[in-house]
Amino acid sequence: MLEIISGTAVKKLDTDFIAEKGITSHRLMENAAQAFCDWFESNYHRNDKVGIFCGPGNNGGDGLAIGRLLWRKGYDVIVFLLGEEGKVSADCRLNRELLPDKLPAISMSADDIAHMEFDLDVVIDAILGVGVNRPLGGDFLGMITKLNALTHVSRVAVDIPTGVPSDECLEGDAFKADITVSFQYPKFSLMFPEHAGYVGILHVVSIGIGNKFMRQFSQNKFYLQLKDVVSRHLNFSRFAHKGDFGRVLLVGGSYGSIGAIRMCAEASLRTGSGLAACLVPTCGVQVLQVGLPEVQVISSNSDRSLSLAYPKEGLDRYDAAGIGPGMGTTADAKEFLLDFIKTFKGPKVLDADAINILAQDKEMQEYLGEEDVLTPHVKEFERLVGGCQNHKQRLAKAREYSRQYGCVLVLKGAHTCISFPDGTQYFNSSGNKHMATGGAGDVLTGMITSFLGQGYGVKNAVLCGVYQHGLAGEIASEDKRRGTIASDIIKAIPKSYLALDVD
Ligand SMILES: NC(=O)C1=CN([C@@H]2O[C@H](COP(=O)(O)OP(=O)(O)OC[C@H]3O[C@@H](n4cnc5c(N)ncnc54)[C@H](OP(=O)(O)O)[C@@H]3O)[C@@H](O)[C@H]2O)[C@@H](O)CC1
Ligand SMILES: Nc1ncnc2c1ncn2[C@@H]1O[C@H](COP(=O)(O)OP(=O)(O)O)[C@@H](O)[C@H]1O
Ligand SMILES: [K+]
Repeated sequence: MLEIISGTAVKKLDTDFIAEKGITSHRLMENAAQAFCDWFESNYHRNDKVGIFCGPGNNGGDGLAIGRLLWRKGYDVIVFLLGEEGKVSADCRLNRELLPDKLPAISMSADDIAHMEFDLDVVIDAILGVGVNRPLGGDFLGMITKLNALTHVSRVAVDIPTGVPSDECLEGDAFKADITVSFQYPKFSLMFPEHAGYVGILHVVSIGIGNKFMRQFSQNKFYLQLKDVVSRHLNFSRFAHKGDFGRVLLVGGSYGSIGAIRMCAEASLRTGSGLAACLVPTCGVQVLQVGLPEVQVISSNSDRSLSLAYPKEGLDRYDAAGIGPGMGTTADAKEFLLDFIKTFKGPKVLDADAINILAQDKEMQEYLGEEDVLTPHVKEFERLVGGCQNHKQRLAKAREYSRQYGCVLVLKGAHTCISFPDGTQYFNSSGNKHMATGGAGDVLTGMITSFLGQGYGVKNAVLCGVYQHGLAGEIASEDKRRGTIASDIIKAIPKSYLALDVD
């Protein structure tokens, strides 16, 4: 699995790798440039006018090597050189010398930056990479302000957008990329929602530094990709019966919010549960029986909200439970939740209003165990732990919460972060903005609960659930874009199994 290491470790990573492999730093830079160009070629036409803006450090060196390689491939390239002569790094200088004579290269003075007009289709930002150590000012700020204002261009950042620090939140301004192509591993800060407008779509390309090598720099942060989940799936035999695929109980709903628990249950079934039952207030019974004939429906014996009157016998039939979607936070629902989490002994996922109730009634957190999973979005999370200054602090608090309560914490968002009690954190790579639609979280709860019920064990259930949920979202939105709704994500779950090649 891909490690996410600190940007400040890159220099050491670089030197150690070069020493171990007996290659030059120039060779590694060439690998990086080649990896970028391979990606670039499959996305841009040869007649696109490409401007590459190269700073004085190794990020600039990458840009120069990229310029040379693209020019050789027949692209219409122009290179712009920035930065003080005295600061040009050795590999950057070597790549300046290797520029073909016929490739246009312009040294940008402060005056040029202020007045030059650009006629480009693609802007490649190789001004600064992970070496940025202070907010941008002067010429570099002038340059990125100008590049950010260009219209009708595609903006691509090399490794990280210029100005964005690799491990911290941005202060000031930075290059606003449509696409960021990051080398070897995504930089930590590319996971922060604060940087969404700067990073754009993230691609990670390998430059040949193996995972084994990266591990010595491990910070217990990982980037979760398709190849990491396939082998985590269980195989079921030709003779499997519905009990083998697990019985799950989905608990929630209240008057006006029965749809949430319905979506949750349907997602469990589509993920493969052998049997799904819903425990809902009486007002939801008929709705569910008619709307989703595959589920069994249990009434809580209370009309509009779950309450203590629910039937307690037979709960041990269920292999896992998902609790919270549409549940509400009435006094009845609170009493219910406390009783339910004391009574139900199996693994469980707590979502939505179950988390909101935990946040109000903190003692309940003591009942959380190592097989339990909390799936808050950012607001729900802050109700639990208090306000956070930025996402970096939020991620630190998520790690701490999981350690303290011994449960798994899934902090949902564009790069959902899964924290385990041992301190490891996994950042999801799948999914897209079209999943930002009401009910998408209920679908996730149903999917994780289903894997828990299928006997995946909590770690594999959560990693498989989070990744596959994003994958189903990508598939659902392929032909629907912003017209995607949560039910479409459920319908795409079967196809996500095809994409994973899981039986
Ligand atoms: N192992 C890998 O993964 C590989 C990494 N590779 C590449 O190397 C990149 C890192 O290169 P790097 O370390 O040379 O740093 P880089 O970002 O070019 O900047 C350094 C320069 O910026 C300056 N400076 C800093 N802040 C500033 C500011 N605000 N405003 C103005 N100036 C500022 C600083 O000078 P200072 O003023 O601090 O003395 C210095 O001159 C990495 O992102 C990737 O692209 C690949 O080649 C292959 C292998
Ligand atoms: N921009 C995005 N990129 C990837 N996934 C997203 C994005 N926006 C939302 N999601 C996913 O959609 C789900 C939304 O969940 P949530 O906020 O709980 O919605 P709801 O409460 O309406 O069910 C989460 O799993 C989240 O990770
Ligand atoms: K850059």
